[in-house]
Amino acid sequence: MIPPVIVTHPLAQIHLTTIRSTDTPCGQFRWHLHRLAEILFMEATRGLGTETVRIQTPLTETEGVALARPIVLVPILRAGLGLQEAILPLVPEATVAHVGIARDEETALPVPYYAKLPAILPEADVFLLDPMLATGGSACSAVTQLKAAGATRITLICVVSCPPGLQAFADQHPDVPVVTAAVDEGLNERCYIVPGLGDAGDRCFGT
Ligand SMILES: O=P(O)(O)OC[C@H]1O[C@H](OP(=O)(O)OP(=O)(O)O)[C@H](O)[C@@H]1O
Ligand SMILES: O=c1cc[nH]c(=O)[nH]1
Ligand SMILES: [Mg+2]
Repeated sequence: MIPPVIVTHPLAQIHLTTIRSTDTPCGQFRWHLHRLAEILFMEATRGLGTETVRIQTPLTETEGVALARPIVLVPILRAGLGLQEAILPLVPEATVAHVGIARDEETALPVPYYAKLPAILPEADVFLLDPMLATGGSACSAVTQLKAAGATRITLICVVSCPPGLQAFADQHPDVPVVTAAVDEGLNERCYIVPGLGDAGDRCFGT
């Protein structure tokens, strides 16, 4: 299994601590989740392909860099929207594709219910966004959909992961790197991450 990239930057860990706490209300949860998403995205894009471009400054001509490929952000609805809202301003020209997946509350199996994928997936750098990698079922299902639509360069960004989710994801998609702020202990009997942060969608959107 390719080990996940664990973002240990102190600011990332401080934001993570805040969103884990039950003392953090919805508005604050969202604000700190957004700051953490920015840091995770900076790490996930460290090796992003660029190309040299020539530009004219007010003083002279010089070389700069531009993206080599288009970027596609793919939030898994609904909790992934909490990451996308923060990341899109960093790459305002990115395309946003939506994948809707909800876990069945009884079985914890992923139930896909929506997908709107752009034609540029094959040539794009694709970032799949979801705060939680629990059993890994939702992320696996999303990546399977993205690959079927032609995506070849996919990175998963998740805030909290755990060993069973990482293992299941690596088993199905060993070519997809994972960037995360934490690898937690494991899952409880309802397949929630422990210690985790609870239901990310509910905490982010106040439901
Ligand atoms: O790794 P898994 O076991 O699949 O669990 C993780 C998934 O569960 C949560 O979504 P949820 O089904 O609660 O949907 P929501 O975002 O609409 O709340 C979370 O946002 C992930 O998508
Ligand atoms: O811990 C978990 C597991 C699945 N989904 C969540 O939002 N949290
Ligand atoms: Mg949820």
